[in-house]
Amino acid sequence: MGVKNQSREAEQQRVDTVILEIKAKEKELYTKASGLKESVINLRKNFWEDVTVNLDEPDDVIETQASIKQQAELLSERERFHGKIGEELKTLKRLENSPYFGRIDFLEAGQTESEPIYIGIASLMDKHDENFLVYDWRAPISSLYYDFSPGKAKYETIEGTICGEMTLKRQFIIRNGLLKGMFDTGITIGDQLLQQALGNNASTSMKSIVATIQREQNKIIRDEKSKCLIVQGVAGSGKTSAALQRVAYLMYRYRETLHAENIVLLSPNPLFSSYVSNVLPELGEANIRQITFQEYLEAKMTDKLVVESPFQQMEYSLTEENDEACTVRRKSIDYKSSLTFKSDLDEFISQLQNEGLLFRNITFRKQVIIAKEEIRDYFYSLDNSISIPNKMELVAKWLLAKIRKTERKERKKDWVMDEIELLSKEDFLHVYKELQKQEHIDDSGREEEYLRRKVTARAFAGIKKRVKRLDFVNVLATYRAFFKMWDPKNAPDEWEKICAQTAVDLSRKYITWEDAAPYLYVKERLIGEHSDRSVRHLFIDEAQDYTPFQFAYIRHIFPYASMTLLGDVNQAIFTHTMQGSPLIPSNLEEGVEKIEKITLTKSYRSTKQIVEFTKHFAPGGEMIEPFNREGNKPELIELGDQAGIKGQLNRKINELKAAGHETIAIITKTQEKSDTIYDMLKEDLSIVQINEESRSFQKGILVLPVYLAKGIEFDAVIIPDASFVSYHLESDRTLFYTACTRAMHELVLMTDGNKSPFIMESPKDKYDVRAI
Ligand SMILES: Nc1ncnc2c1ncn2[C@@H]1O[C@H](COP(=O)(O)OP(=O)(O)OP(=O)(O)O)[C@@H](O)[C@H]1O
Repeated sequence: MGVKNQSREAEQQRVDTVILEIKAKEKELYTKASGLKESVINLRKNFWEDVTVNLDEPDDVIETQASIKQQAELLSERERFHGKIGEELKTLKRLENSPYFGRIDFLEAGQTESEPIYIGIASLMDKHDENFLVYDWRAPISSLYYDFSPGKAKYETIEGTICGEMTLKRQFIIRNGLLKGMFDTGITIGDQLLQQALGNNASTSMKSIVATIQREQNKIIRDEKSKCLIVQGVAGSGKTSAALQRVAYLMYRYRETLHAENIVLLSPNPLFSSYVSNVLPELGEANIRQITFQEYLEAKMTDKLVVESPFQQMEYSLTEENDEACTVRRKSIDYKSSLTFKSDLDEFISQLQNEGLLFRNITFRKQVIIAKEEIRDYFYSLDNSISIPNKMELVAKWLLAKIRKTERKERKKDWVMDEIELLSKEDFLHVYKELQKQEHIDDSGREEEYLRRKVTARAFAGIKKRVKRLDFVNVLATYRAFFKMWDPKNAPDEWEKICAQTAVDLSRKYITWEDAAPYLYVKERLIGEHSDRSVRHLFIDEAQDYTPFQFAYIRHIFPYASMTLLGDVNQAIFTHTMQGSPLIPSNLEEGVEKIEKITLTKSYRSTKQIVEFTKHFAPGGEMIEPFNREGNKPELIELGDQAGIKGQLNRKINELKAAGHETIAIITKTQEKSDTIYDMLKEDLSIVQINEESRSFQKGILVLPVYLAKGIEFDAVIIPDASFVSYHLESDRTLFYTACTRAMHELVLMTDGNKSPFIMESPKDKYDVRAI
């Protein structure tokens, strides 16, 4: 038997031993859990039996309360403990299938024997709880595995740096307790293992990458020092993967203080949210709050406003390229995306301290009871040194007092009697009981008085609630006034046209995407908003698609959160992001200490051939390095005209399917084009169309616009409109690049006689041409 086989056998034996240990632990936990379950059930059943209830004297009441509290605490403690055992069991189940994926032998300086360290998704101790059978991948010592190859190595602990020598680095593939593969690795973490991981078919949900995290990704994952970590990474470089493992790492590192609910991930679309939602549970961690920026803003728009989605904005600018309204809209988008707009708004808001704020009438039964002018005058009579939101609180107090006065007057009116007659039986019964308590049962005058009070209080409840919510401030009209009356310092070209366009939208309560964050910003500056202090860490994926204004707004609402921003300037697809480098708006850097920037240049998703083709039309593409995974060259199918496209699509899809590709995406520039393709193919193929509302997808043939494919990947990608007409403007470049880089194994481009100029930026030997 060779040395290799010997050690393989020894490793399998160790796997077996560890699994036996896991099973023993599981058994122990099952016994504990079933005892606990019974005790929880009994406690629930007999809750009241064990509580001494005596309400005779005040002291007895206090004692009873204490007894109930004690019983409830006991129950919840047991329930919590039961839940914890459930979690531990889940982790053990995962370990039972694959207890670890790596081993390093480390000889610590000053020691004589090297110690083997096995690394897996969670820690496991031996039965005496003395030695680690498996180390969690996030433990300090595990960083050796990701950061070093055999030779001198070191890692950081709270006590300081530990130096030594790594004498062995080994990787395992263990499935269902069987050692399927074992590699001793050199310079980087097992090219072989990574090759295998990347060569698989695309999945409909993202997978964790803990077994093959690369050194540069590990830096992102384990960064603890920076308040703001900015990652610029080329398409497929593992930004999203690193971000999710980073979440798991931070939750492990700060287990006592940082919980899933303190972390928010802003994702580019709902499809992406569900695509990545398996990673953390796979790592044994609870899922964090994942929300799109649009969903976040919509939740804050309490007024009945309709908000345009970023994709509607995108579709608009992609499909109406040449008309005048669109040109004005683009200028409007540019301005409203900028910090110049924010400083103009700030000036406008500070002027509102003196004049110009607009209010709403307060009406009751269709009568104005407090006129907006009266509210305005009261507001402006308040001391000018008080901030606008604080003044609003004072106005609300003043209004509530006035409303209560009106309420008292209203009680005597005839409409109240009419309403009393309409009261339900239950209402009467309730009043009767209340009066009984007050021992005024025979007093019919008191009864009417009580009923009148009740009816008016009910009628005024809504108004009071709205006043407390500061609804009397007309934020929409005030925001509109900026475009009607204000003369901003930095007004862009076509300002009047922009104003007219904005006024039309706002008057129909429609908030365009470019107005959404500015509108909420103004709203919060006027009526105040408690910043979201519960969020301690904010992750923003596809950060390049946020405008400088939106970033400033995010900083405003999460002033205390640390941030991790991940993006790729080459994939900046929104109209506003076409200008300059959008990933890191300079304002974000102001006032934020400890900024760290990391650049990822290696692309893991696509085959070498696809990366070699796409890098030529990515701005700054020379820095993109492919991972060494071989595949076919991208194929360019040149159709004489668009007539043959249906047949070619059918043929190509069948060919790709026959080659074993399970997820084949037809990625178009616009939703409009995606509709056309879907209609064309739906009779012949089982094809699924993805749109803005899609929340998940299954393997198969999909058709979708590029902006919905962000962050996602497919086995094969077909771009059916790779022609000049679709992609020729400079602003199309990033869209085209994003579409092409969704492919893992195969990329097919179809064009009419006139292909996109971006294709021609790639040398001819980087793709195969097939003329039809
Ligand atoms: N270290 C790694 N080990 C295994 N797979 C990896 C690793 N890094 C990246 N990948 C794989 O590469 C693909 C791309 O990763 P990911 O989606 O995180 O990249 P990205 O930079 O966010 O891409 P994009 O910006 O193009 O959306 C995924 O399939 C991911 O699993």
